[in-house]
Amino acid sequence: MIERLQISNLRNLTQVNLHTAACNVMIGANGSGKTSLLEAIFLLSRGKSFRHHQPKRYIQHHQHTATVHARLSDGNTLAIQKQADATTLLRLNQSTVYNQSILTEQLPTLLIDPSSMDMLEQGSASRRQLLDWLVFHMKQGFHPQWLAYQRLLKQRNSLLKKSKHLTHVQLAELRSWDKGLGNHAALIHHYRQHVFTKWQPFFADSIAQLLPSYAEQLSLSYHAGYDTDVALEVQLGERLEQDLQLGYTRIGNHRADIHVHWRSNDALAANDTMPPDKLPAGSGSKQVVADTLPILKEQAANVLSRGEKKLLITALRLSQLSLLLQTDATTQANTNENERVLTATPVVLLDDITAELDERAIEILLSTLAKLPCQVFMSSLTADITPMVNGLWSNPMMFHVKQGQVFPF
Ligand SMILES: Nc1ncnc2c1ncn2[C@@H]1O[C@H](COP(=O)(O)OP(=O)(O)OP(=O)(O)O)[C@@H](O)[C@H]1O
Repeated sequence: MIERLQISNLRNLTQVNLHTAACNVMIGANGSGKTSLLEAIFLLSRGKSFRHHQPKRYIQHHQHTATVHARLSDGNTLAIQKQADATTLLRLNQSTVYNQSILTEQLPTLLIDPSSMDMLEQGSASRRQLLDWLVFHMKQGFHPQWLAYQRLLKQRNSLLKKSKHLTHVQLAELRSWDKGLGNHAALIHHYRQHVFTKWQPFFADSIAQLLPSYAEQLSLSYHAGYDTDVALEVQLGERLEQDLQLGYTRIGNHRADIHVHWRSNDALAANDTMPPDKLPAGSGSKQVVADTLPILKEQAANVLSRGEKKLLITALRLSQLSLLLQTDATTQANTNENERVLTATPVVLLDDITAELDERAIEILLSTLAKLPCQVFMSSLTADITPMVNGLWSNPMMFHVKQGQVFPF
């Protein structure tokens, strides 16, 4: 848990120095710096911002570096300094470290950002990251495999991009990379699938709480990014010509995805909710259709309303946290699945939830978080949320954020 947080020159936060508690509420007007404060914690944990990839966007104007420093309750200190050219300096207990994953492990950070609709609707990258966050924190062996896979993939893609016809030497090199990719792929898929299977019931629980009318109707599926019945190495060899034409590697773990599906409860229910223009052609009266209509299946994003999508995104994140925290440490230690035992307290960042979720959803979310051994930082435009927070946490800290300065409330 973060006990003390220091931020320098990150957006409008010139110098911030805070003592923090298990629950921290940042209250302030638009543009006061609330999200920047959450961004700082995320940056320390993940080495990147959730808003912009380029450091020059979040380093304070006219400054060369942005720094975030935290002292944790276990005595460890973590620091990150970002320069405008993206050079990163990382420190753990005054020693320089060269791997962001060391800080990530010390400070697991989960952003619950209901407005991030792109997670459901755009490319697969953010959904893959969602799954990989969980896999990273649950499987010790995942990250090294993933790094090695990324390295080989980068080499392969740069060769594919360079030339449409390979020399014998290049072909031999590519074959050896494909072998390596195949070995890493099998393990990465194994870790992802194992974690995914554990995640599903937690997701179902969160849906039952946050979107009860969709309980039993929403489900997750995992796609490996390639046909896992055949070794990736073999498939890469078979489709080399196509990859050469494309100039990149089309299949593999880097194309993995998770989908959220919606299905009708039964044909009759589906019939009742379907507008007439969506009924199958020639279906005649509703009764006739009820007998013949198949169970409907769709991507959830095509069915849910905007507000429901926010609840779904919240359920995805919350269920990950519940799984991570409720996985019994002894079970983990006793299994042979290369499990990582979570030693640090996860930090949950809630950005402007009062603007995004209705009161019932906020209450479910906060009461679930208050029962979990995690630390919470949340931002809000108004102090309306304070009675609920005071009822759920003992001694929460309220801060007033004003023009980049943070004061105890
Ligand atoms: N690189 C930068 N240097 C200095 N200030 C910046 C930089 N980038 C953004 N800002 C300013 O930082 C301020 C804080 O923004 P932030 O998004 O943290 O506010 P917020 O309190 O979360 O607002 P809202 O409630 O509207 O979401 C904004 O006024 C913005 O103009």
